[in-house]
Amino acid sequence: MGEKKGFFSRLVSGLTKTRDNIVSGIDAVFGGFSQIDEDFYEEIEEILIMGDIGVSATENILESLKQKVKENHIKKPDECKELLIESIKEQMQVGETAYRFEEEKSVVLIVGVNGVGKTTSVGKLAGKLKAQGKKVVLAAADTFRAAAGEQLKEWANRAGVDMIGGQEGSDPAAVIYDAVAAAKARNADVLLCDTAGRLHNKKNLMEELRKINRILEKEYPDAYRETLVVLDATTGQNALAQAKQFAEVTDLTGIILTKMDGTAKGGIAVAIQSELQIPVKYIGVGETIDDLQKFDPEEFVNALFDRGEGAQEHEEGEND
Ligand SMILES: Nc1nc2c(ncn2[C@@H]2O[C@H](COP(=O)(O)OP(=O)(O)OP(=O)(O)O)[C@@H](O)[C@H]2O)c(=O)[nH]1
Repeated sequence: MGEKKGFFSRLVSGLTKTRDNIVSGIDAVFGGFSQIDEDFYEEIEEILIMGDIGVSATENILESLKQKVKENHIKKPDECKELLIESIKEQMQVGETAYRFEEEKSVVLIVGVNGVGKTTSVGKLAGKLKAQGKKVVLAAADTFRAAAGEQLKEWANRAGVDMIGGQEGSDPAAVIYDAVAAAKARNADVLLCDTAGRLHNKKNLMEELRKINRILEKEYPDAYRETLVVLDATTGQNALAQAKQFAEVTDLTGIILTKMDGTAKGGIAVAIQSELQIPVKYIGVGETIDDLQKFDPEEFVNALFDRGEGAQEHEEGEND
């Protein structure tokens, strides 16, 4: 319980900037209007869009809110806050988010452009899996940036896991090939691969990922596969655009949204789930291993609106 509380309060404090941005604005609107009219809805719309919830998700949220207000015969603005919270949660529904790679032998490919926090996230995830008692092998297959391999090596040491590759300029596909051999030889539970991140040459990126996927299919067919894209929440709508571009070149199974602590644009999590229908599986709310947390939309919206008690009752079982 204490641990859960710690988890939730870390999430709440990690989201301070977004909360200040969205929720205080919304509270001001709820307090400042005496009736529900078009101006009231427009103010809410503006706040949601400013909070990077995105035009399309915002439109859906408002539509749902208006419907609920009508159905429930609500007349006073402050009575529809709960309905707004419900409408935001609805927009984030993407079905149950599964973490199958924690349950069976698997390969997790991590993609994302440089600078978004990819290496850090791979390191944090390795640490989390290791702490669950899993045997983890890291593949340093983002061989483009000079210091990337060294940086990943530091994380591997910190997490106490093995790392394959890391030499600048080596062929990413060859690194994956070696890493699969190592994962098999060491009977690894999870092979975690830090892979390509260059979007400016989409054709090359696509080719590189295709090559990696072919090797995995051929050499490691019985491993469960997952591809997560790392996005930097501080870039707001750019993060959404990047996710769309990666989704065009590979089948994404989830998202890691980093630097949620450093941004007022955390609403991007709503936009991403709503528009892409790809689950955000983890969020980064700081720089330590514990600051990579599993993402639960319900809990996220509760944390945004300070619905602490409800969230603590919520079964999360995830402080690993
Ligand atoms: N506050 C905060 N900082 C983060 C988070 N995730 C990563 N960072 C920081 O962001 C910076 C960039 O992270 P990296 O992991 O080096 O970025 P990268 O995407 O791997 O970059 P490349 O190695 O060039 O691919 C580092 O200073 C990290 O500590 C987060 O969730 N919150």
